[in-house]
Amino acid sequence: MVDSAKITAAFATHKLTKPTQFQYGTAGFRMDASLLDPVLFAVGLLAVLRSKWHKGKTIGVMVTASHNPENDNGAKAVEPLGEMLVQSWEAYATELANATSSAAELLAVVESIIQKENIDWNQPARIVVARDTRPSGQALVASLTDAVLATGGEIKDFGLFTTPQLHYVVRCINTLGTPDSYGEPTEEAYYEKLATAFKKITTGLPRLSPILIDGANGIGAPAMEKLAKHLGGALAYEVANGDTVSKGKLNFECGADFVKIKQIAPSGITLKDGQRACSLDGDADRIVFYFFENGTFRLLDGDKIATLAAEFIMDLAKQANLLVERQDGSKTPLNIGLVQTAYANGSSTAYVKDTLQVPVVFTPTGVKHLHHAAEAFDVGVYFEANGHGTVLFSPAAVKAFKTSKG
Ligand SMILES: CC(=O)N[C@H]1[C@@H](OP(=O)(O)O)O[C@H](CO)[C@@H](O)[C@@H]1O
Repeated sequence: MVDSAKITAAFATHKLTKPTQFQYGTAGFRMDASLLDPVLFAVGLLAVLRSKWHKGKTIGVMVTASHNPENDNGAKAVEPLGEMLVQSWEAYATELANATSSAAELLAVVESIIQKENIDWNQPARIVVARDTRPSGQALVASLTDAVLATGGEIKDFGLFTTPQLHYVVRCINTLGTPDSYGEPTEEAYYEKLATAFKKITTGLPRLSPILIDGANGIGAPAMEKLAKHLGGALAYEVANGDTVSKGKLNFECGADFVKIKQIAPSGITLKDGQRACSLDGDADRIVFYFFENGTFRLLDGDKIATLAAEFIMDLAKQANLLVERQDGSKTPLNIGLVQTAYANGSSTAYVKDTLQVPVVFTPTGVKHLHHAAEAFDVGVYFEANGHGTVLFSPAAVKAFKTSKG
């Protein structure tokens, strides 16, 4: 049974004081940080309910407002395998946040979700949380923690993390000790996994001149310095805009969004012709590359990155002549697909479709939409033009890579 008295007591210091309408959107809740204390309490309850729904699997919460100004903050919930919260639960998040003017109202929403989703409250609830470098982050994590502890749930705070790191540890925790184990759920193991893969794919290739990395004065800058220790010199780089302490600097005239929108180099970076640079955003889940060519600014945005990734994988797959085992036991060639949004540059789409002969699928904006569509392929490359994206490999494709010779 829900311990209403305990939740009511914990909620007393987090009640909504200024009437506000909240909405869990594409990237979770996001707004001026001063309004978010009750919302984070609501997110704590949401995460507890979701974890119990998953029979005690660990749910992640990332406290960040990404590329937004420093005064904003936000929260997004992460499913057990590291995906975004399922869409059907976004409405519950909105409902809970909008019920924070009284404990009675909030508890009524909790009860209604328990009923609708047939949740067994006796299941354990396990939550992990992390935040970017915003000054408001710690207090918001405290609000979330109060909610989780009031329900008797467990919470582990990973402190300062990039968004990809939070997704990584959630997946690791939930797959630990299973055949799908993704790795150790620690920050060090994350760097080691990335560094090992990087060293493997760059072995034997010529060393390039240092790349300048614009850390957007956010968490990406210290994370890069930590990753470098594991890379052991495999990447020559220099971090710019790595000031996570001075007030007002986060994402200010720097970062991936600034560079993409303004089509100029960020402040804090002076580039010689031909020198390579890239920009992250406040939670380091976007990247865009750029350089000057005879004085002209050239941007390699998500569309270009996706094209290069699709071409690279297509080449390897052709050389290896890979066959993937299907559910009926038959074996057919690896199918690669690209997922884009309507903001994609049309010539990148045409090149991938016509020249690379890779099918292209379109979805609405938002990582969750692209991610979902990419899962339909053996190898699904997805990128938004603004620099969010990755490459997904299906279990059958991974099996084919592991078992083919050469
Ligand atoms: C995780 C997520 O879905 N992020 C969204 C969100 O980006 P952020 O970098 O998280 O602010 O807003 C973008 C613009 O609408 C959209 O392109 C993107 O997909």
